[in-house]
Amino acid sequence: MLTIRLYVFQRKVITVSELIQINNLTIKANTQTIISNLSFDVQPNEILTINGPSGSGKSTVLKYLAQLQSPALTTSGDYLFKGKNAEDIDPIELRQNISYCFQSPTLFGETVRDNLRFSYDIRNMDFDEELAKDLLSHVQLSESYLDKDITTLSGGEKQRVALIRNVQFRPDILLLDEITSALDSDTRKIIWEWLNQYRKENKVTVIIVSHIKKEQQLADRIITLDKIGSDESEENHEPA
Ligand SMILES: Nc1ncnc2c1ncn2[C@@H]1O[C@H](COP(=O)(O)OP(=O)(O)OP(=O)(O)O)[C@@H](O)[C@H]1O
Repeated sequence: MLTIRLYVFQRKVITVSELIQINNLTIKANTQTIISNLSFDVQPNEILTINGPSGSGKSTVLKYLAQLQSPALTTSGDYLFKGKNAEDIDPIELRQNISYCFQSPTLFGETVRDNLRFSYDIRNMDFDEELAKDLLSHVQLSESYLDKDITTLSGGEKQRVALIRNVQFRPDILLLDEITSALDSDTRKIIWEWLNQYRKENKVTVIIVSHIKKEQQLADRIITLDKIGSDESEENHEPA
């Protein structure tokens, strides 16, 4: 008689509640310490704000999270993304999941369309023109902007094109570094209302660096950086 033995291996299920865990992060430029022993986590779907005086390292931390820091900087500490060591993740994959929006973005190609289409091209996908027009309307730009020459765009228009370039493939985490600094307060308000809606609907975690109080107040949690070796009397410029 044939006996069949069934071996059932129980799979160990590892649940990672934090999207990001940073432990004892230190960032240095030669002898200058920019960030010293910083530890924090990022939870799914939250809005986190990184505050601190000018030069305290806010942008440096955001760039580090997207692994876009300058090669001139040395870093130490642990960086886990979804429980995996960030250094072991393909940098392109990491940046598709963690998307960094610059205050002064670099646009490429000739037109706005070139900038939006690029992400489709690298994925071998057809450009979704309807989605692009919809996103343009959410950032208060008409669909005619698709064929605008990028050299004719204002700073605020460039910021908005870069923003929708970053959101169109729904990253897990959106890092927003002073992204409305060149916008008037009405446009800024409209864009934030949309962004807030967008992030809730798409379950996108947002990390904000901003000098604008109203944007800082959107946060569920705030991380405040101290300026290392800063002069206590230094002025912190904050527009109302
Ligand atoms: N590649 C680099 N090489 C040398 N120093 C750097 C480099 N990148 C950043 N720093 C230094 O690190 C410090 C923090 O810069 P960072 O731009 O992160 O500050 P911040 O808090 O974002 O400032 P701000 O609010 O003015 O934008 C600054 O003193 C800056 O000169």
